[in-house]
Amino acid sequence: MELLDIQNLSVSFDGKTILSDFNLSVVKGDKILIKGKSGIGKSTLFRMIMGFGKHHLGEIFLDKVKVDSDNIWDIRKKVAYVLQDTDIAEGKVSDLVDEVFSFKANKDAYGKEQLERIMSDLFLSPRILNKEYMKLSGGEKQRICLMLALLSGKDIFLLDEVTAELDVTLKQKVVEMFFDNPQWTVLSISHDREWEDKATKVIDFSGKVN
Ligand SMILES: Nc1ncnc2c1ncn2[C@@H]1O[C@H](COP(=O)(O)OP(=O)(O)OP(=O)(O)O)[C@@H](O)[C@H]1O
Repeated sequence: MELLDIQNLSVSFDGKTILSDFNLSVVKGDKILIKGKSGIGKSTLFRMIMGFGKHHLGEIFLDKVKVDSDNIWDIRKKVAYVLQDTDIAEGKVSDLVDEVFSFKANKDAYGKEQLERIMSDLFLSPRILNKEYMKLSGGEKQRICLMLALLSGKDIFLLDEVTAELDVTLKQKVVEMFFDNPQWTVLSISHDREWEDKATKVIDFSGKVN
């Protein structure tokens, strides 16, 4: 059954066509790499799925529900969207973690165990929880954003260049963390070959016909 269905999506900015009659069907559990040269429209696709675009043609369905301004908050609750721009929050890292847990029905010890496991997998020291998020390095912020997405309890992930700032070992680790769970549906925009090696489907925007 299709989880995400994009039908004839067209997007133009200032008279320039970015996406033209773009179609995509995503089934639950798919692991998709989206690649293609800079400025071709990869991030625009994600913004449209998350309902940030106003002037587009075509339709996007998530879980059979058409994405539109009336239900966009329900859509955003289902999808974990992680960006390369990580300057997303103020406060201590622990405050951000508490915020994620506050949205979850299940706040028991499993949450804490899961947090410890994810932090260790991402080579994050427990000390980082007491640090101010905005004072972290680019790679640390990136890993915290990934950790928050992994803790969110969501099972659909849109990942936009999330491994660009990480070393090769961490790139491989992150790909495994997102791609090895058969229940998760993951769309990842990246230039890193680690995603391509494990993806079930590769969409090359450079090869698309406009
Ligand atoms: N809101 C907007 N208004 C005008 N132009 C926009 C807007 N959003 C995106 N664009 C333009 O659309 C094009 C596609 O941008 P997009 O961010 O989707 O590219 P990309 O393929 O993700 O590139 P990169 O790999 O560099 O991140 C770019 O030329 C960009 O300047």
